[in-house]
Amino acid sequence: MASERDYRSISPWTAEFVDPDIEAAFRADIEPAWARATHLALMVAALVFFVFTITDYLNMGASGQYGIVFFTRLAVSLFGLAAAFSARRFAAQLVNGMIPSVVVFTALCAFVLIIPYRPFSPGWHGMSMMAMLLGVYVFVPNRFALSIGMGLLGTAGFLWQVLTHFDMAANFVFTLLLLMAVINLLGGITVYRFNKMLREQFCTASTLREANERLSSEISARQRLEVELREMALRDDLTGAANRRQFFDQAERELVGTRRQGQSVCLLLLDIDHFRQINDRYGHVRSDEVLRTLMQTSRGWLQGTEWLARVGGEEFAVLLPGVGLSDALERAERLRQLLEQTPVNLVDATLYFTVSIGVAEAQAGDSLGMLMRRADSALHAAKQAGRNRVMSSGLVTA
Ligand SMILES: Nc1nc2c(ncn2[C@@H]2O[C@H](COP(=O)(O)OP(=O)(O)OP(=O)(O)O)[C@@H](O)[C@H]2O)c(=O)[nH]1
Repeated sequence: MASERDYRSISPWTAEFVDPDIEAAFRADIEPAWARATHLALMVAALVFFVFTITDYLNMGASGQYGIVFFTRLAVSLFGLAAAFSARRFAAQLVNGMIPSVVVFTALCAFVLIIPYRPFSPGWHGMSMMAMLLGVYVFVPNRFALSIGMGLLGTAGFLWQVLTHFDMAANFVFTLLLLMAVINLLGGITVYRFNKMLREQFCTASTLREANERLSSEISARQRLEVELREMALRDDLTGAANRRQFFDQAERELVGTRRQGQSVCLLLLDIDHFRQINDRYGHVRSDEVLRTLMQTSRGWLQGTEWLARVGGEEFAVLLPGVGLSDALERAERLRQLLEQTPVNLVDATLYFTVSIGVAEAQAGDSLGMLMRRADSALHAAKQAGRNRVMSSGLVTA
């Protein structure tokens, strides 16, 4: 993407962008509106050019010469109409000035060539030529160099024709020359200013657009960062499990929602047995692998939308919505067995660990805190009973 300084580089000679890429971007930008406007302009021009067959007829009558003039005008008008209808299809040739220039050039040639056949005075021809020059500057509006080139070429052709076919006094020739020069000058200045203004507007719009794009990409980056930060605030770094904060936030809502639907809810509190000894033996850092292994293994055991949270150093919790106590005990037992059989692979050793699990079923009116307390006392009971087992109030399964 070009910088703001490049955008400002408009050639003083052509009133176009010095950088060809920016000029191309500008033309692409104006293309749709340009195609619509040129379609209309070329149609109007073709009809206007043809309408003058009426004045030709009134002045020439149905002569052979009129026939030449009529068919020349007809051919140019049809060509103009064809160009008008192809304008949208060939939009690129339209904005680079090719299509309007060819049409205008054809009309100018035809106009200059039929001068000898039209029985008007040089002054009358001069007026018509002024109208033609207006057309040049109106119909090739986005390329200053093309407009001025066409205008000067047409003027030269016109002067050559009138000087060849008419005998004019020097003062009349001088006046005609001056008029042609003035109209070319005015047309040229208008097109130059118009071209420059269009490109300056494009600069402003592009600068604004880029600033907007920068702003929206900054906003999206911030939003992404916010999401990441929120996630980080709710996740446990070590295991990737939900952390205590998220557990209390979400489990409370799930508990209320499930109970409102009249379904049972159970809570599992799971604690690694003798983790202090594991730490003492393998070191804190290597023992972290036990926590990760626990998380990975439990992931495969979770069902549906269930999720596991790390609620303490070596303590995890799972809420089981829609699950009654006996099913919860069965599932907890399955998890205990799974973890017991899962090796923890360290670089230089493999170890096994066990967990104790306390299970509690939510009673009517239970808050999450109350449910946690009951699960915790079941867990405590499991530890007291020798660890590596699942317990609920008064129930032991292993
Ligand atoms: N490696 C590691 N250890 C942790 C982490 N968080 C807590 N611990 C350790 O977990 C151990 C918990 O010890 P205790 O509460 O005495 O429990 P325990 O040794 O597992 O014994 P029981 O729970 O009674 O079976 C302590 O040694 C803590 O340092 C952790 O993130 N990583």
